[in-house]
Amino acid sequence: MIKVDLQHSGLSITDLNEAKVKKVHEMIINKSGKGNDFLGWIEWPKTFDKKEYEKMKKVASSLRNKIDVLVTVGIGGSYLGIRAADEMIRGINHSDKVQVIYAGHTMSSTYVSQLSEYLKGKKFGICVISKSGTTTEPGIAFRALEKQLIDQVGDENSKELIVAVTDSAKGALKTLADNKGYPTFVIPDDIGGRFSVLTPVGIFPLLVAGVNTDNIFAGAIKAMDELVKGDLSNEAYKYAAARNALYNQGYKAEALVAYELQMQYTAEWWKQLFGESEGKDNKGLYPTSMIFSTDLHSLGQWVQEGARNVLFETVIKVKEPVANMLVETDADNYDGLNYLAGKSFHEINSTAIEGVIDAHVNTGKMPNIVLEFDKMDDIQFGYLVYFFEIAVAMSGYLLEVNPFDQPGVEVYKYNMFKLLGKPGVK
Ligand SMILES: O=P(O)(O)OC[C@H]1O[C@](O)(CO)[C@@H](O)[C@@H]1O
Repeated sequence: MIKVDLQHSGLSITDLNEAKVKKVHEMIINKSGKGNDFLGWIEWPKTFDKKEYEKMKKVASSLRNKIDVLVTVGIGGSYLGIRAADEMIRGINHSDKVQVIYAGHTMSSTYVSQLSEYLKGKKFGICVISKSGTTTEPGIAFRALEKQLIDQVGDENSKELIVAVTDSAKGALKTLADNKGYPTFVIPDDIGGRFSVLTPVGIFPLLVAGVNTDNIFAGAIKAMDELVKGDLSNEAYKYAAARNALYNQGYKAEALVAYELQMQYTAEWWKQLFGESEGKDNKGLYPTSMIFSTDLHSLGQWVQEGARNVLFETVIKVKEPVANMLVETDADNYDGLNYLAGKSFHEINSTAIEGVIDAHVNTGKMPNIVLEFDKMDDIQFGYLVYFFEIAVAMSGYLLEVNPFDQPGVEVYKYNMFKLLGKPGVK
């Protein structure tokens, strides 16, 4: 479901440190490396609590019947994976009954008040997600939206329209939900935020959206079964080792490039996964992303002719479209495009990939790793989540950092609490 092609990367398999890959693999499976208390995601697709899953399905289906809009409130790992899955699987301009929209990822008063205006008179529900329960952004957004919902439907009805996903026992959100009688689902202790999309964090909202989450798990299980080998025949490790080799050659940044607009948030999710996992101890590739063709007409100039030996691209090539469309013949042909008549948009997009790789690699001297995906569906989504999670574990350990913490994020939080006068913070 994901094949790694290194022919445009300037690397050969002998440039990859297979001996170290083998050692790190042992560390991952024996859970003996740094941050090993956050490796719960490794077996999760097979071991998650099936009873809780059935309960989630029931609560989600009842909520789905009552609402037209689901607002998920969360940030980082409690936000990006949901949006990545929803946009990749259902598309952006879908006409499904339930629309998913997002809050808690911004403190812009303009955004929050415009969202609140939009929700006036709408049948909406809220899924509030926070592992810690103390993150300010989702906290203040939830406070505003919860009050709006209660004002719109009344105290009793609101209890059927609000669900919390949080820690099993501790934290402000757990206490709040229990006291107010909102159903709660659990984010396991041993799975960090950015690895949590296959837990209730992602699965509950996606069930409300009507996504086939059984298929997401099937995709993740397929990845688990295929990506177990402790050498470079493991495609996820091949990708990790290749990006590590380019980092060791002096490259500073990796751009994940997709030619599918619906994958914009897959790239955003990937940025958090790699950025928080590797950017520490003054090390790590800077993860960025581009969506082509959009960015071919903005950043494309820089990629072709800007500073060299800084950035490399990792290009996602989707083999099969979920839906296809043909360019039709036009009798007048004023636009001169009849030479494309009969070709599909996908064929033209795929030809662009070949042309762009040639331009960037051969003329622009920009290394490209190519990841071949089958298609943008639920199974592929589950597969890609597991693929990148196991890849970042390998990649982080190859870099000799702890891939499972994010101490740097706390610095801004502390400063903000101090400036805002949070009790107990000096
Ligand atoms: O779910 P929480 O605890 O609100 O945290 C949200 C995000 O904040 C972080 O802790 C730091 O960005 C992430 O790891 C996490 O995804």
